[in-house]
Amino acid sequence: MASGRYDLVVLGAGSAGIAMAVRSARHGAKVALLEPGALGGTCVNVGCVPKKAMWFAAELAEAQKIAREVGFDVQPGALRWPDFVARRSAYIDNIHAAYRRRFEDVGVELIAEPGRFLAADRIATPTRELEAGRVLIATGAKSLREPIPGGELGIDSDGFFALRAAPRRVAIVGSGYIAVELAGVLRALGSEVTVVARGERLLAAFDHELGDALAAAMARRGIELAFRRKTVAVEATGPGYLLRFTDGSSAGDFDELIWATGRHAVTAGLDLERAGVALDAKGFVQVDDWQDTNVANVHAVGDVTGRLALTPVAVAAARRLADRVFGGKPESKLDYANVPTVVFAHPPIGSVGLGEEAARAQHGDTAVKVYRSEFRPMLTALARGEERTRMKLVCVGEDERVVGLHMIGIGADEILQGFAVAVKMGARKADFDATVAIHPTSAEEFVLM
Ligand SMILES: Cc1cc2nc3c(=O)[nH]c(=O)nc-3n(C[C@H](O)[C@H](O)[C@H](O)COP(=O)(O)OP(=O)(O)OC[C@H]3O[C@@H](n4cnc5c(N)ncnc54)[C@H](O)[C@@H]3O)c2cc1C
Ligand SMILES: NC(=O)c1ccc[n+]([C@@H]2O[C@H](COP(=O)([O-])OP(=O)(O)OC[C@H]3O[C@@H](n4cnc5c(N)ncnc54)[C@H](O)[C@@H]3O)[C@@H](O)[C@H]2O)c1
Repeated sequence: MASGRYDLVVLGAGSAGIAMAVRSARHGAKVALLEPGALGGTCVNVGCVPKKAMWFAAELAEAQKIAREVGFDVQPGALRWPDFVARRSAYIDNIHAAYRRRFEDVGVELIAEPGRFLAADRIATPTRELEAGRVLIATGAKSLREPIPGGELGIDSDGFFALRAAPRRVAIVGSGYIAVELAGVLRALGSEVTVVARGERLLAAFDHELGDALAAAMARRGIELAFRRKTVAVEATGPGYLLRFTDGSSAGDFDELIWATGRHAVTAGLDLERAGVALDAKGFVQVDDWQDTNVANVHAVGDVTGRLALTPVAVAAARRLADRVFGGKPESKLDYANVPTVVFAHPPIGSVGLGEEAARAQHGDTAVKVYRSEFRPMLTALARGEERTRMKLVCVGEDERVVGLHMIGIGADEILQGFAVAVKMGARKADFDATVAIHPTSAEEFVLM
């Protein structure tokens, strides 16, 4: 059996693993990167990237209707789904090739095999044994399904990316990011969509006005929303599915079923107990603020840790860890506060900082002041559409520090990033007021409230 000694062995070449491997190699570390699957992990292959491609397709489907409404002589056409998937795949293939070039450039050794612990400083693959100065666990997460009768039926987001046509009628169970994003895409591309939520609102972890406004927008697009419906069983009914709920009701005639009910850490088969690495109550690898596990020189970053499951978070945390352990920056670590996020729903949502409810709970009612703006964006008005954009600033204290900034509406996905800089810098409402607007845009409303 081949062997080797490395300063760093990385388990998983997803967003976290690649960032850590490349940055560490740049600092001069000898790095082995283990990945049995496709380079780039979830984000590149079955997450952000193919999802954004499908979101663009859905946007274009909606844009065709708007174009017709405002006077273009066009007949909205259906997507040639297999052709579009071929383009999507070609885009992803280019990313894989770019990664391979980068590994060669910086000297990361890629081993296309899974790794498991023999000890805290020894990793085995099916063909090798590696000695490791440090180990990074970056094995990510997979979708979670309820252990209910029929829970194994249907597909998850991975299965969504294997589709080659819009299902005629689809049920999506869940109410978080993935549920609302896939619902929007499939509806725009022609499916009849029902979202089955066990709670009373969408995106419950966000400022509540966002989830409520999104529910109205989805309903306007013809998406059926079933709230307070906990699925207790699924039955295969010929070619379709029937869902049974706790309240005794049921819904059927779905020819596809998508589970979007959260994700669990990928730790099975890692033999973590051989290294003594501790998990938290939900099965995620426990890390401190420095991405250190309870075992010296074993670190974990990304979805496997159960912290904010976003690609830029995984990348930023991994780079800072590499700078700390190999780059001579002992204070380097990620500040998880005020991370901006976009939900690629239709319309999109952008959000950074605290929602109003969270701000009131944290700072007390009297300290919180909320500014709002609500309007019909110009293109929507031209097309005689009804949809309104909503924006919200959540401010705290006498000096009205902006602790939360939220938007649902056209352009939210691209507008948020710049404002996130302001929030991260601790901007006050007065700083927004002092900034001259860009007209005519939607974004200007943030400085005119
Ligand atoms: C449908 C969907 C859409 C998303 N959209 C967005 C978005 O728009 N924006 C955003 O910021 N985030 C998005 N995310 C979240 C984002 O994809 C994740 O946060 C990110 O991919 C996490 O990266 P990671 O490196 O922690 O894990 P992963 O990317 O999952 O990588 C883990 C890797 O480890 C490998 N592995 C597993 N076991 C072993 C082993 N024993 N040895 C070696 N390797 C192993 C796996 O094969 C995998 O490649 C989305 C997620 C999903 C599911
Ligand atoms: N645009 C983006 O950045 C983006 C997109 C997709 C995913 N992601 C990341 O991936 C993570 C995973 O996405 P997700 O949508 O799976 O998780 P999520 O945590 O956003 O949502 C899970 C949802 O499932 C619901 N749920 C859980 N168990 C259920 C059950 N038994 N029945 C019905 N509903 C149930 C929860 O109430 C919650 O609404 C996200 O938290 C996010 O960090 C990000």
